[in-house]
Amino acid sequence: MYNWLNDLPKAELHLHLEGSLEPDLMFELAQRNNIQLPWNSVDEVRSAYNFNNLQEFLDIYYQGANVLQTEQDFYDLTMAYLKKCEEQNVLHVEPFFDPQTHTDRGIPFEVPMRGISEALADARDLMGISSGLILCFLRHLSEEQAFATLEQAMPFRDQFFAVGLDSSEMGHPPVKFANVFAKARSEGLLAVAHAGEEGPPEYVWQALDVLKVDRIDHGVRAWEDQKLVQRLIDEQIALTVCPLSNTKLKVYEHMSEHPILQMLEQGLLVTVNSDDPSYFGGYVTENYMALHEHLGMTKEQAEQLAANSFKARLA
Ligand SMILES: Nc1ncnc2[nH]cnc12
Ligand SMILES: [Zn+2]
Repeated sequence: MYNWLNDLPKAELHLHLEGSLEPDLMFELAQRNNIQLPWNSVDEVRSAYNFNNLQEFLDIYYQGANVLQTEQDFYDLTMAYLKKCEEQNVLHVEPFFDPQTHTDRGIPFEVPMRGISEALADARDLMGISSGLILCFLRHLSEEQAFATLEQAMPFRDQFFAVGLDSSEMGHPPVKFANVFAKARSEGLLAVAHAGEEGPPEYVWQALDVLKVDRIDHGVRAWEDQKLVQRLIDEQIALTVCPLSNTKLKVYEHMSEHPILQMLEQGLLVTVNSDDPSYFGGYVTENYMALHEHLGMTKEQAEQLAANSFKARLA
């Protein structure tokens, strides 16, 4: 089944480039840039990847991102992910990056922008992988800071097609970013937002009604609200679901509790994605494989999920 799933043509719509930083590359970049990491070995890093919730993961994820310093570092990070895509027959990607994670520690905005864009262009030319980049605002920071980020990004307007919203969800509802999303949309950008990962269904309603998003990232907690489920079905708004992430961050204690196949059967436009593959134990194929192993996903369901991933693309 693994090989069959791996060969299935797929698109990935929920992937944080900073979350694809494998421990090996983390150590290589730490050495290249003379940066002290709080871990002494690859094994030590891996054993730190035991999370009880989203915040525990984010604390480590932001520490890992400190090794990313130069345009070449961002190119290498992005290209390593794209090589994985090539291995797993992922033909289209819409990755996120978090500019504030880098600009707030003194890295000029153009450094990640240029390194990432160059890798995406090379993958398009050399591997035939199509893509569109999504610029995410960190929701634990202020809307004013998001506005400043959008302004810094505008000289690179042709290198990204949408804005997104990520980081700590609880206590940072979508409505906090109403104005900056309106501004982004007025510039012709599309919009997505993480909502209903740990946060309540209300945050999904807000992402739809206030931010006017074109797609919801995660959205699994929408399943608790049948009226919301019906709205998502009626409008065929896609959910970029990340099964291994949800179990690693204890949204569900075990994969056997994950509702993704029930959501699919009810008519929701759900897709399968890896979120932060180096931290959560697998890329796209491993996420599909987990659904087969723990939920009994059939080949027909896998084909439907893969078809959804192309139907839900925005770029
Ligand atoms: N799963 C996730 N949720 C929110 N913010 C993130 N940043 C990286 N991964 C994330
Ligand atoms: Zn995410």
